[in-house]
Amino acid sequence: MIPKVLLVNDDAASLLALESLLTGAARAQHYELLTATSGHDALRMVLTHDFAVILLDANMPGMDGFETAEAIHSHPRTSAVPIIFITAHYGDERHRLEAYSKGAADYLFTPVIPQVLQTKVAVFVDLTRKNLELQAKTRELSLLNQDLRVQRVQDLERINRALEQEVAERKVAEERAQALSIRDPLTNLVNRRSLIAQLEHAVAAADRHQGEFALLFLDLDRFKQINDSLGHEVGDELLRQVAARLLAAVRVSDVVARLGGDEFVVLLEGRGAPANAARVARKIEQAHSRPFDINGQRIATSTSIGIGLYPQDANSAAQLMKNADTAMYHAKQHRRGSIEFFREELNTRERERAQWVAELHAALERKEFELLFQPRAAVADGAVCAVEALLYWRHPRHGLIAASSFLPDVADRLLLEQVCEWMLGAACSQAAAWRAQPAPEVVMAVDLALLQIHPELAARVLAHLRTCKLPPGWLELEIPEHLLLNTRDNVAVLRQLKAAGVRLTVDDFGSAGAALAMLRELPLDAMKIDRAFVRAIGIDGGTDMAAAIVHLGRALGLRVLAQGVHTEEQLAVLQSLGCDEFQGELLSPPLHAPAMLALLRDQSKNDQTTSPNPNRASPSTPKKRGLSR
Ligand SMILES: Nc1nc2c(ncn2[C@@H]2O[C@H](COP(=O)(O)OP(=O)(O)OP(=O)(O)O)[C@@H](O)[C@H]2O)c(=O)[nH]1
Repeated sequence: MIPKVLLVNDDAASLLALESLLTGAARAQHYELLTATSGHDALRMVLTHDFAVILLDANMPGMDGFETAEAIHSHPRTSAVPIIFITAHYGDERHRLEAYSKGAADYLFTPVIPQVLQTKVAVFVDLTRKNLELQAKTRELSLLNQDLRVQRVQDLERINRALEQEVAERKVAEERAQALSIRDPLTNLVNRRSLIAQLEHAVAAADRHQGEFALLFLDLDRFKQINDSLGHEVGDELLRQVAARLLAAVRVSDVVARLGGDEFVVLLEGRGAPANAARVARKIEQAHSRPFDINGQRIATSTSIGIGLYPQDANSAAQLMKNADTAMYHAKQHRRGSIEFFREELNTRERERAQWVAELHAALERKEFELLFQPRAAVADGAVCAVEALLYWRHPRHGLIAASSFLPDVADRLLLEQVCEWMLGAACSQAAAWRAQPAPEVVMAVDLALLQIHPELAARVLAHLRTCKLPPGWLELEIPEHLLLNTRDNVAVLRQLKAAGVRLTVDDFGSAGAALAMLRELPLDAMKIDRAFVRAIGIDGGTDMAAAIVHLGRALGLRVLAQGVHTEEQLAVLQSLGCDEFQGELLSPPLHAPAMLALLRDQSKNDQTTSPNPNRASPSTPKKRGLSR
């Protein structure tokens, strides 16, 4: 903006003279020169222009210079405009004082000295220019400031939004982490970590108030089989339904947790918790007695339960968990689906078991296992027709131990499989060795009690037969009835074995309550009556039971075998019932291989001496019994 200077004079000649004095300077110093010919004219102009200085004639008609100056300075917009009075009244001090009192910046007398006039005007023009520059800079600065403020506000808002989002996300993450840290995602039950915290709290509370509480340790039975045969998703759904039944069986205040896999824990606090424990355990047992319905499939399972009490059974949360787990383990060993309270004696058994397992591993390496053989003979003529291979361990300190004394306690499946593999291989190679000798050929029976029936079983058995060059028809596998209960996947394995010519016998028949329809479906050759029924012959309806089982076997089209035959009376009854073969102390105890071979040869000789009459001696013929080792 160009600074402006106003010349006010009513006398046209004076106005022109002054104007001409300043025109050159105005051009040189870049300011605009405007003129007014009266006070009123001047007042109008100050309202529409900003002047760097006003040169005001003091002596004008109408409104003189002083009145004009007063009016200009009375308006807020122009109150600070510098005014230089120009007058002809030289030396009139009164005028000069009045002029200053009306706000004059200076006072000049006519005739004015051009340089003085130009210099004074130049000072005010310069001042105004500087002011204008300053104002422009101030405006610029304030705009800049405003921009900065806007920018800052926008930045702050953006940062704020980002922060708010982060806080919200963190909150969600924290809530999730919190939920995950205390809940099992599959069942939504309390998880192991949270259970341990609650358990420690329960211990502290019991210690403080001389209170007590109970912990139930649960493990589903044969859950792996359900997973393996029906799939992991069915297994997952079963775990969810088990969780729901557990919650329904306890009070809201009780804690139900899933430790992982198929293990659950129930924590019962409050008065009478120990007494409640057995009641709740039975309730849980009952809750599991109804089959589960998963996608229309009915699945039956049971749970083994161990109970630990605080402070009776332990002095810390960790010890209580361990002891309840030990009790559960023993419940499972005793009978799946049963309940066991912890006793200190169980820990002793646990230590012994761990010791056995360690020693068994070493026994495999040191080749301390042996097979003994127990003959099985036809009930009709006492002729040995099969030999059952029985596993023994020649223990460095305890001597010869039967498998039934050390294997049922072993939970290590891999170890069991290794032992059973050894047994199958040894039995097949012994059978092949006897076939190469001049001795009557007998079937080799191997008890599968310790093996799970798994998809590779057929391939493994057939591989052993091939290695030993033993025809499959000379091998008989005895499969305990309880292993046949879940045969969904196993039927194919059994059919493979049967198709290859291996004989299959259901062992311990009558001990596990297998459904008859299922037995009919399976490719079985024979049924071996559980020794408990043989033992009961002649006692309180025992003979009728044995008769029913023999008839059942017949009805199913199976050969019927009896084991554990100790007396002539038992054998006579079995013969009268039409049982096919028998085994037991009455015939012979288990023998080492050479003694067994001798027995077979002995029988062969007897057969030849009685030849050509093919009829064998009657089972009651004493010479067929009690063959020496
Ligand atoms: N479906 C499912 N299975 C699981 C899960 N976690 C672990 N398992 C399986 O649960 C099974 C646990 O089996 P175990 O308790 O060892 O064996 P079991 O068949 O129940 O045998 P017993 O306890 O001796 O009667 C294993 O096969 C695991 O793979 C899970 O979240 N979902």
